[in-house]
Parts: sequence; C-alpha cells; structure tokens
Amino acid sequence: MTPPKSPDTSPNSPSGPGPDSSPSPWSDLERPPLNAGSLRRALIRPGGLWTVLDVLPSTGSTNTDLAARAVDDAEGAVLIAEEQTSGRGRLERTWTAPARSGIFFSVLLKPSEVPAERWGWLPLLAGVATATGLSRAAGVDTALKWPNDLLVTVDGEERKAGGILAERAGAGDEAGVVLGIGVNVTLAAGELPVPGAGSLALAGAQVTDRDPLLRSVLRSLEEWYGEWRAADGDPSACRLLEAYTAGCATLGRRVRAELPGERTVVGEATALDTDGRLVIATEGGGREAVGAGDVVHLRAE
Ligand SMILES: Nc1ncnc2c1ncn2[C@@H]1O[C@H](COP(=O)(O)OP(=O)(O)OP(=O)(O)O)[C@@H](O)[C@H]1O
Ligand SMILES: O=C(O)CCCC[C@@H]1SC[C@@H]2NC(=O)N[C@@H]21
Repeated sequence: MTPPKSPDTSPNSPSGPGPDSSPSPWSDLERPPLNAGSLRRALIRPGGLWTVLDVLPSTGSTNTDLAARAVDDAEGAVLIAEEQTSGRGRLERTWTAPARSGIFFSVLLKPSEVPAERWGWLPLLAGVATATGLSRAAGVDTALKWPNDLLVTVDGEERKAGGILAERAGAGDEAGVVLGIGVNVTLAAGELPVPGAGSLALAGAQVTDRDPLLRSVLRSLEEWYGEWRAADGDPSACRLLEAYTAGCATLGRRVRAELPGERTVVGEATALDTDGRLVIATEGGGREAVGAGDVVHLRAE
C-alpha cells in the first residue's frame, strides 16, 4: 500500500500544518506493527546467531538498553523498537525515530577472537549488510556515506535514510560492540526530521510491512559478520573492503573532513585504508587518513 497522493485535503495531509508539526499521512492500518513472533520464528535456526530479546513499543534508545545488559547477554542478542524517544547518532547527536516509521534496532556482537583493532570495521560491515538486506527485500538502492550513513536518492538528490551507531560495551571476556541500525522506511515528505533526510518510501520503495526488511537486514548482517569473523576481521580477505568501496558514494568525491580543534582536511576521498579510515588526497599532493572516531562532520565540497 502506498501513502495518499497529493492533492490530499484530509487533516493528515502532508501539505497540512507544516513539516515539523504535520501528523503522519499514514493510517495505522497502512503502518502495521512489527510481528515479534514471526520475526523470532524466521530468525531462529540451528546454529544461528540471533536471539530476539524484545520488540519494544517505545524506548529511549535500543543502543542504551542493550549496552546496559551487554555483560549478561550472549552475543547475537537483538533488541528492536517501534519508536525511540532519545535515539542517538554519532557524537551524541539525535536520531529521530517516530513510531512505526522505520526499522530501529541494536545487536550485540562479541567477536572475541578477532583482534580488537579490527573491530572498527563493524559499523562499516553493518552499512554493507544493511544496504544488501534492503536491496534484497525491497529492491531499493542505497549508497554508503562514510563512515556511518545510508543514502537514498529522492528526485535526483541524495538523502540520508539511515545511520549506524557502534559502541563498545561490556568488559574483559564479555567485551563487545553494540551495533545500532536505524532506517527510515515509511517517513513521508512532511515528516522528515531534518533537511536532507529521506526514506525508502520517498525513494520509491513500496514497503509498509517492515518485518521482511528487518529479517533481510539481520540475515545479511549474520552472513557478513560470519565471513568477517572467519577471516579474523581482515576486510580484504572477506571482501568487505571491496564491497564497502563498491557501495561507497564518498569515494571519488571532493570532501571536507572537520576534525576536533577546528582542523579540516580538504581533498578528494580516494580510498579506505586497512583500518577503515578514509584516505584523502589533499591539495598539496599529500595523503591523509582520517578515522571515523575523529571526524566531526564529513561534507561533500
Ligand atoms: N531519522 C533521521 N533520518 C535522517 N537523518 C536524521 C534522522 N534523525 C536525525 N538525523 C540527522 O542525523 C544526524 C546524526 O548523524 P551523524 O552523527 O552521522 O551526523 P551527520 O550529520 O549524518 O554527519 P555528517 O556531517 O558527517 O554527514 C543528526 O544530527 C541529524 O541531523
Ligand atoms: O546517523 C547516525 O549517526 C546513527 C543513527 C543510528 C540510529 C540507530 S536506531 C537504533 C539504535 N539506537 C539508537 O539510539 N541509535 C541507533
């Protein structure tokens, strides 16, 4: 089912009170809830990675919730929310996640045998896996904006429709990473939280049932994670570096990386190095690699 087309004079019309205050143009019937039972049944298989802990009607942030229980939970724990009231992005920025408008979830991974310096690949791996899963389930093309954004094209313009937040959690033998993934699915034009945001629906995907999307992204994440782990976290050996490079819209573009202390690096983004840092060929003929943890903003020039 698709959202109502303009002109729509109903009180719920996206052309109603304005971008920030307009209620959803979707009815509850068109935005069915996630089905926890079917998600569990689909994801549980012998030797499989995932355990769906819960599908919460609302929570602050699935990353915060899962991090709080990271020592006690086994790897593969998945926490899903229909809505987040304090969703977070990188550097404690806000991630807006209105009820039933997208897929919002966190997974707990504990790749204890992979050298910890390679764990920085996990958010990039999650980007590749999410793009693969969305493409399989909804036929929608997404591009990766280094380091943690998922872009869709809406009317010829790139817009952010998703993001990934990776946070270290637990300690000692139970150390791990909470990977949080958020994708705007049904958000309509009048509901966009910030300029430059987009959604799968706005990119032309005919998706209202979010269960298949979630299943597909989690399956793809399990596949990529399995390959990466089997390769001891070496992104070249498991073709992660190749896949990220192929899907990355940042490479080949002129960018401005804003670093702490008002330092900037400007030039062409040419490659990712083996640590997942973005290599920028600067105007003076040099090359500088910037890490995801250091970049405050990365803008296309
Ligand atoms: N549902 C959403 N859809 C799209 N964008 C969102 C959503 N919620 C919040 N945002 C934007 O995402 C930002 C958080 O993401 P992040 O920390 O990756 O910053 P960014 O602006 O994407 O980074 P950069 O400047 O490097 O592109 C928020 O500051 C906000 O601008
Ligand atoms: O764009 C970003 O900076 C990252 C956004 C990450 C959003 C997801 S939604 C599920 C999980 N819980 C959060 O609070 N954030 C992540």
